[in-house]
Amino acid sequence: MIKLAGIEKEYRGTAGPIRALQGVDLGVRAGEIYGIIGKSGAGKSTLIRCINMLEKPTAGRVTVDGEELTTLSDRQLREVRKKIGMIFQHFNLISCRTVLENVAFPLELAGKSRQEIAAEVLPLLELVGLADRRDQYPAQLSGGQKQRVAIARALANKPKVLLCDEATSALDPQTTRAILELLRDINRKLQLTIVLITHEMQVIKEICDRVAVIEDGTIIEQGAVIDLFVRPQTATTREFVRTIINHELPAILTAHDFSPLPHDGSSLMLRIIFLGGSAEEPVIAQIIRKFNIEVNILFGNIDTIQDTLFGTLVVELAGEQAAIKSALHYLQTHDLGIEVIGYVARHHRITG
Ligand SMILES: Nc1ncnc2c1ncn2[C@@H]1O[C@H](COP(=O)(O)OP(=O)(O)OP(=O)(O)O)[C@@H](O)[C@H]1O
Repeated sequence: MIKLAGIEKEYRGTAGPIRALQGVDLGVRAGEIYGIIGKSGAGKSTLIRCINMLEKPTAGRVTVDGEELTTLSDRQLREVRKKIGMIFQHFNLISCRTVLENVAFPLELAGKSRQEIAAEVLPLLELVGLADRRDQYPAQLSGGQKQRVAIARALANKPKVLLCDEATSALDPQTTRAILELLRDINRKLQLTIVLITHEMQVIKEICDRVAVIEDGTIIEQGAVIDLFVRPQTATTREFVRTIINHELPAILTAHDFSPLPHDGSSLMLRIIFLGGSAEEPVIAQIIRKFNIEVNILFGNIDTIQDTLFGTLVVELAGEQAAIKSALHYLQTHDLGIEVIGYVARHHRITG
């Protein structure tokens, strides 16, 4: 649905050019919710604004729904932009217009009749749960309600794509959750493709199907949300994941000297990542029974990412070296993420 190829964006700064985007390639599939996460100044706003050409890339191609926007005239762009709705952190409502009039605004610009507008706006207000507020003004609404109006307005032209520029950053956690649920709901009901930018991993975790991590104007990692949580590849991604799921070992565990190889009487520290169905398999009980080893659970964490169960366990396997090796092999043949932390000498045994 959306393809960005070789996107470069350079701003003219007072101290020289600023390369806000450097060779960004990105593909968003129809009907998915795609998140772009990055720290402040990473280039998120610039990137999302390149998708509807509010910001014109210095180089590269932007294609949306088969149309290459980078080749269009300003007039053609205005037309195409109707198919790309956008919402913002600060809602950008028109304060002297009621809820209904705000949502009607794009339809008025499109030259629709009063009857057509009434017929289209009311279902939109129903969709976002604001039918009873139609005659109120933005100043009379909460932040969450204002964002609902902005969403209804963004949907007025029946777009295929909705761009969300930090849409929940000004909202409290509970309202954030409600707005994210609404976005998920309209994504499913209307088969709307959604691209959002955020600096909060919680937003990615709650509703995104896939995610890209941006740093210094470059995409440093991208993939399915679940993969990013389970196997973050870069320090920045690990930092984002850590705000939600603690992958780090508690300090008491890292105080030990770990060896990559077994030695006499050493025990083995492992991190096991359970995902989906594998979280329900009693593998720990199985390895104790099968290999006659001791398993000490040192650290555990369980969560869900959208509907997928996701757990981390740090365990220590103790016993005969051959039995530990067999147990490790057994775990590695299951559908689990296994990370060998290292072997620790018996007199240093974590739980001994
Ligand atoms: N209009 C502009 N003129 C000059 N430099 C700009 C302009 N807009 C953005 N920049 C610079 O480009 C870089 C990327 O900015 P951008 O706003 O895209 O990042 P961001 O990830 O959205 O940050 P934030 O989360 O703080 O909004 C920054 O160094 C910023 O200072």
